[in-house]
Amino acid sequence: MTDTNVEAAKRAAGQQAVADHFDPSASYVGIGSGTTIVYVVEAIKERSTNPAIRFVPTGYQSRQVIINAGLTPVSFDALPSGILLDVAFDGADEVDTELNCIKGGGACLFQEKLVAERAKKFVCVADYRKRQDRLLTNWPTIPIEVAPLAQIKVQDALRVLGSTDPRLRTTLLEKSGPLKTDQDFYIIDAKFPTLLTRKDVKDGKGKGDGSDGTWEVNTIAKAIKGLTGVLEVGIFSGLDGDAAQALRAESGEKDAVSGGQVPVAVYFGMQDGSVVVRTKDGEH
Ligand SMILES: O=C[C@H](O)[C@H](O)[C@H](O)COP(=O)(O)O
Repeated sequence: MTDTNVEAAKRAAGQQAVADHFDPSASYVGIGSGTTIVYVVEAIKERSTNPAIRFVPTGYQSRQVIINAGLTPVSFDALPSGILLDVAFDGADEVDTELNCIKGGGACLFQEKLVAERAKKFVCVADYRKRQDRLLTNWPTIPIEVAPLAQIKVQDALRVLGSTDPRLRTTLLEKSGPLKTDQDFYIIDAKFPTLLTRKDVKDGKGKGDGSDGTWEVNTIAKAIKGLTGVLEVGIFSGLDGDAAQALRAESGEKDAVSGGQVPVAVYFGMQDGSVVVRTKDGEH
């Protein structure tokens, strides 16, 4: 499989996700980070001539993609209180059958989570390599954004939780030192065994609380997020879904369907040119 096929798969997924979820009369649209989101913006650009739409970026690269497409960015912290985004699109590094995602492969996760939770609908777009039954199947590590001062302390705590090799991410030119996020924080990539879904725990495949060496997605996300020094963890799961739903209820949104960090749909571009759509009801 060549890179050209992977790029074609990303483009096909982006086109279909936008056709299904982008409304040209929207007011606010969230735009995530990475290489796949570029195709989402391309598809939006093909459809929208509405200059009133404001696009909310999730970091520096995302903002550049919006500007380069001739669209208008608005910063997350400039959004009026109580306003929800009509939809947020983003990429993912891996997705499980319960639609939990790993994100942060490109060092963006904190702003992505803010934007996803603020959207009525969060939609993910990815290629076939990201389509798995469980997290940490093909993607090797959980990206975690930490305060530089707490780096070593957090690495130690991750080892206690069972991570075999929590590594500080460096720049491509390793001699330049640690990679810095948009918040000027560090990223630790923590290796853990493949994560269980909620269903796996119900089916007795493991306790999922770390006591037998197995972790369920939401449980490990909560454990890592609870470490002092951690800004955010690159697991998008049901963790804050209740809070997000409460925010939507407060704003009187009737059509709110997102579970917060968990996408309502994930579009996977496949090797044969087709697109598989995964929702909580299965795949089609
Ligand atoms: O840090 C980066 C973001 O979470 C990306 O959305 C994720 O890594 C997927 O990126 P790509 O579309 O390049 O595979």
